[in-house]
Amino acid sequence: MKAALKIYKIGGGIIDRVSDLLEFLRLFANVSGPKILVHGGGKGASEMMARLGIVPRMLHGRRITDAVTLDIVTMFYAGKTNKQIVAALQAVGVNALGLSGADGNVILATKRLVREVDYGFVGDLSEESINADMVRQFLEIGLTPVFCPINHDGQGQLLNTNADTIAASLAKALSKQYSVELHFCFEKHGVLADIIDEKSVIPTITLANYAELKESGIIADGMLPKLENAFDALQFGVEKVIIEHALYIDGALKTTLCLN
Ligand SMILES: Nc1ncnc2c1ncn2[C@@H]1O[C@H](COP(=O)(O)OP(=O)(O)O)[C@@H](O)[C@H]1O
Ligand SMILES: CC(=O)N[C@@H](CCC(=O)OP(=O)(O)O)C(=O)O
Repeated sequence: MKAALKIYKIGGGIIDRVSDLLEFLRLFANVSGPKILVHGGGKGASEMMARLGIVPRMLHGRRITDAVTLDIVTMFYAGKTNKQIVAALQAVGVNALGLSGADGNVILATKRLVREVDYGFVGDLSEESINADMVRQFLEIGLTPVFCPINHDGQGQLLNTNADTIAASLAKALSKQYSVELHFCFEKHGVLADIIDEKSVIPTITLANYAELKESGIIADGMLPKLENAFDALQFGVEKVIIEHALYIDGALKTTLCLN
């Protein structure tokens, strides 16, 4: 039987508010067994860019990352955010190890190349991108890896990658060795049937429901790539995918995804 592994992803809406972030990290510290944290921080990165007089540009849920933007997001994600999270986890007894994909060559990305747009320094991940053995070794010596959304291409170039994609790719790669639960945690209680009604959480979404929800416009913006990544993970062997509020990870309100 495979050992259990829990992977949690937190987004910019939670990271942005220090009290919320610390509360989530306290809950995460209480999660038993081997675990991994993946963080984004898109909201704070956009705010920092605006303070520096640079207009953030997003397309289909991804940031168009020119050279200046790459400098800013590297400082913000791999520097400030990752190190603050690691230090806060150490303070609550979790021996966290902060990682970008370049550290230990743990995630190797390839520059996103699509015909219609130049995304700049954005990295895509494939099945071969994750060094699952390296991650397993960290887990086996009792470390809790904390991934930021900065990877590398193996030629010295850093690349910015959507954090939901990193979480799903890690979950898929590690599901060969572990029974993986993947938790997408954000500032709502799950996928909502009505975006202005916080209580309208859809308890279960199947692949067929997902197509209908997309068609009807009930899910939009960042929720589209999140669900795409979530179903991709399920199709490639991840046991369970849950979308939930970062401050109520033990609560009853949540969305569980299933293939059928
Ligand atoms: N039906 C829906 N239910 C919940 N959130 C939705 C829905 N449709 C769109 N969204 C939007 O998706 C966002 C979450 O995606 P994203 O911003 O990428 O999250 P994260 O904070 O995890 O990076 C929510 O803040 C919300 O504005
Ligand atoms: C290429 C790309 O879009 N990278 C993301 C990485 C951060 C992220 O995914 O943050 P959230 O999880 O908070 O949205 C970005 O720069 O916004």
